[in-house]
Amino acid sequence: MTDFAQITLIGMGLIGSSLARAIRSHGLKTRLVGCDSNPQHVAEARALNLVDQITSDPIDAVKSADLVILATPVGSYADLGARLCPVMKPGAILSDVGSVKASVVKTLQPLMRDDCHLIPGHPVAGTEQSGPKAGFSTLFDGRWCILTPPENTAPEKVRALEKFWQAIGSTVECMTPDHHDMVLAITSHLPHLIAYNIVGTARHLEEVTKSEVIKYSAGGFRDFTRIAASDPTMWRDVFLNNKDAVLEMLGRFTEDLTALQRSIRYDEGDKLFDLFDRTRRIRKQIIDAGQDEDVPDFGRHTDDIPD
Ligand SMILES: NC(=O)c1ccc[n+]([C@@H]2O[C@H](COP(=O)([O-])OP(=O)(O)OC[C@H]3O[C@@H](n4cnc5c(N)ncnc54)[C@H](O)[C@@H]3O)[C@@H](O)[C@H]2O)c1
Ligand SMILES: O=C(O)C(=O)C[C@]1(C(=O)O)C=C[C@@H](O)C=C1
Repeated sequence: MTDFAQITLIGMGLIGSSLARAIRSHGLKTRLVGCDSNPQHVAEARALNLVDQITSDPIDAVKSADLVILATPVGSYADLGARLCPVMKPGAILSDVGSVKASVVKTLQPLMRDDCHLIPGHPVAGTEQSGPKAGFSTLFDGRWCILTPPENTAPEKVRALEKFWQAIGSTVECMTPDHHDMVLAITSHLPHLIAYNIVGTARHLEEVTKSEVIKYSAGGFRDFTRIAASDPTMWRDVFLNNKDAVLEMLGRFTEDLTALQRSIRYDEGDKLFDLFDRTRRIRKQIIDAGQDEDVPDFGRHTDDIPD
């Protein structure tokens, strides 16, 4: 069930194409329009038959839409907002899936017309892959979708968007954009920064020592290389649009890392053991709570996840 007669997805990459697949696979009755600025992605979305109409013209794509979802890198929002807001249908909702939220409100709110509704969103689900072929229909199953409606947003519009995300398998939570950005800075943005950094450091070591380093990597480092393979444009935009929270978390992280460095230097084995024991228990709690795809009975289907 959905309240939206037409949904338009701007950006048919990993998240946009997964949304299209999820809308179809959950049987939502809506006209689905897709838009992408990359002609190859338009061709792929058409070949995959992901939407009822695919176009490279965002104005044509949104003018009849009841719900517009931006699924492009957040650095593109200022330009898209300036072009789309004037032509949106009265009463329509403008939402998004961007990984940061305060800067999205700051960028889009001033462009909104009084008769349309801005309700930013963020599905906390993804992979390191990009493009229309990378999407899959079960991406949002059992995952959080965080909505950050500005104060005074019409409650029935928030409820309609909540129902949409629930209909494609997500659990919805509302919070302020600042709270979202602080939480995601430590749980998502910093892990990506660390992964980009450690893989870069290993590659540099290989160059300066003129020896093989990465060739001999096993599980731990390889897990970092998966994260460090994530889309460069998307992640550049995330870091530039969540500066304060990321720098705050990086400061805390650096302090804790320095404490660990000290424990190693002064043979403080008990301190090292206590931390590692605590973090092992955190991992167990996450798995027990069913928040991880390693859990077999969590209900996530992996059969349509591409290789
Ligand atoms: N990748 C993840 O794990 C993940 C998870 C949750 C949220 N997000 C957010 O979702 C958004 C999209 O990420 P993705 O992983 O789907 O990226 P992606 O690179 O797979 O897809 C982005 C698509 O947008 C298109 N595009 C770029 N600029 C455009 C423009 N101005 N007009 C029309 N199309 C344009 C690109 O051609 C591409 O097809 C980002 O804002 C990101 O922060 C990503
Ligand atoms: O699983 C991954 O590969 C992801 O990076 C997904 C992930 C995350 O950090 O958890 C990445 C960015 C998002 O905004 C949401 C989800």
